[in-house]
Amino acid sequence: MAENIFDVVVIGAGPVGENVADGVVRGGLTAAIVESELVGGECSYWACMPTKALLRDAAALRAVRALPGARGAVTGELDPAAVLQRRDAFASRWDDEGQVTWLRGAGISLFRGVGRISAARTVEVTDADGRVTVLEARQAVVIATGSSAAVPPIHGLADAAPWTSREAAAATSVPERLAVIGGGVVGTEMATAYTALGAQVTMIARDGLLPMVEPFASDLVAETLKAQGVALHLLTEPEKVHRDENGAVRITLVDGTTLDVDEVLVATGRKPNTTDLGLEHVGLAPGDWLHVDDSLRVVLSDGTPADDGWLYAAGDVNRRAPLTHQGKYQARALGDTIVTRAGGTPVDLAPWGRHAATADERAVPQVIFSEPEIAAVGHTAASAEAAGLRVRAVEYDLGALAGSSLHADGYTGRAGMIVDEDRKVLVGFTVVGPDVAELLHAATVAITAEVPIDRLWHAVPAFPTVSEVWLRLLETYGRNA
Ligand SMILES: Cc1cc2nc3c(=O)[nH]c(=O)nc-3n(C[C@H](O)[C@H](O)[C@H](O)COP(=O)(O)OP(=O)(O)OC[C@H]3O[C@@H](n4cnc5c(N)ncnc54)[C@H](O)[C@@H]3O)c2cc1C
Ligand SMILES: NC(=O)c1ccc[n+]([C@@H]2O[C@H](COP(=O)([O-])OP(=O)(O)OC[C@H]3O[C@@H](n4cnc5c(N)ncnc54)[C@H](O)[C@@H]3O)[C@@H](O)[C@H]2O)c1
Repeated sequence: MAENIFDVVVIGAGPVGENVADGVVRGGLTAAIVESELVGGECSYWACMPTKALLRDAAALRAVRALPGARGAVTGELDPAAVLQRRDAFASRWDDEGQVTWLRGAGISLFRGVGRISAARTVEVTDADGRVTVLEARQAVVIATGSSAAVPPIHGLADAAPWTSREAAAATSVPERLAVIGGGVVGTEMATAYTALGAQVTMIARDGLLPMVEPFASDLVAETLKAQGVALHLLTEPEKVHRDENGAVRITLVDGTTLDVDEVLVATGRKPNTTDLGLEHVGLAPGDWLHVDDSLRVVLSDGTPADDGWLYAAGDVNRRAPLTHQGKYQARALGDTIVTRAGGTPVDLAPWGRHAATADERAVPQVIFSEPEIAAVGHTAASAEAAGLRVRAVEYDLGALAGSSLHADGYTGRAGMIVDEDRKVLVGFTVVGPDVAELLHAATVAITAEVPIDRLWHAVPAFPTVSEVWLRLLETYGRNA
């Protein structure tokens, strides 16, 4: 057993853990990071990067086919083998050498193995050969262990060797018939990708397609998936699943419908990677999501800090906003918090303060790379109402803009904004349509800066761009409203 003492020990080298460690080292502290699989985490190898690579070629092809002069220049069909090959490159061929080099350059010490809390400020790392290294943290231990696909207890499902998002992201061939259980972001993006790659896709979405976005956005994506030949089974769920000796899978839905497919992808949400982390040593239950206070310090169910406050959690594992960019935002705040507290200075946790991850509650941007894309930030009309805000929602037809009709023939899309009527500021924005992802940041800035609606009239969108939708939304809202 070797002993190592650092200011900070981070468990999990995904995008969030890497950024916390980098932040504290930049602030003059020492940091160790523990990783049991690949440095870079889920996002780099089995989530954001490879899945977006699976979607990109089809999106480019559709964009060209929407223009009569360009259409004729594209003579063939999508080449799935080439798409999978390019995907391999975007997953760094599941080799983390590049990220390990980055860690080294950043002055962070890497320990490979499974990290477990064994006592206060102490992490034991067990490597693949069973060797144990003990790490001690003078200032803080940070849990950034992320999440994994949750497989629901559907009869026969676990025995049918289903795909999770990992297998869908890293597949080496395209199944002829693919069933997707779950109509959330993973299910919708992977149904879009695999349809374009040539699979016959069936979706089973218990709570409808993309239930968390504005209905005008999810409806357009559902219509498009249907038009592309995806069979949608909404508001129902599987009762049982069986894979036979020839490898074929039969899914029986609760309404008695049977579906015969070659592979089944489970995309029904995530569970926290906290089962084997030694949480029992700090009074927490293994397998639970971690609750944190405003400084991302792990708290017990009564809201008091776990142990004497040396334990923090960031990223997917605290469930605040399980997205890479939002986890990295938490990581920047947390790195700064740990450095500031180590220096004996108070932290600024006021809303929008330097150390507060306020955007987690007010302005989480997300792009869903469906066909067409959905980009959203802040509240939907439904979530604003549930939060007790007095809001007004307005919508506008994106296809009616000069910019969008120039962008593609037959451009179909819609945008909506949610205005807090008491404060007269934007609290939500959603847009659906081809290539709308890059429209999102303007809305994120408007919401975080709490720009008064009156001032937004002075933010003039260039003509002829799709951003002109901002002006049309304001006109629909009314200048004297
Ligand atoms: C299919 C899919 C697509 C996605 N696409 C997007 C997208 O386009 N954009 C976006 O913003 N988000 C996307 N997400 C979400 C994104 O992947 C996560 O929010 C992000 O990876 C979270 O980062 P993290 O560092 O918290 O956790 P992770 O990336 O999960 O990293 C955690 C790391 O901790 C390690 N670890 C776990 N337990 C231990 C232990 N005991 N000891 C040592 N190491 C341990 C793991 O091996 C892993 O490397 C997607 C998710 C999925 C599933
Ligand atoms: N582009 C992106 O930003 C991106 C892409 C992929 C994933 N992610 C993130 O990854 C996380 C996980 O995504 P996800 O899609 O797995 O989870 P999710 O929670 O978004 O969706 C899961 C869906 O499965 C449905 N479901 C649950 N149990 C079911 C059952 N038994 N039968 C049928 N349907 C069932 C639920 O109704 C829900 O709509 C999310 O936080 C998401 O934001 C982000």
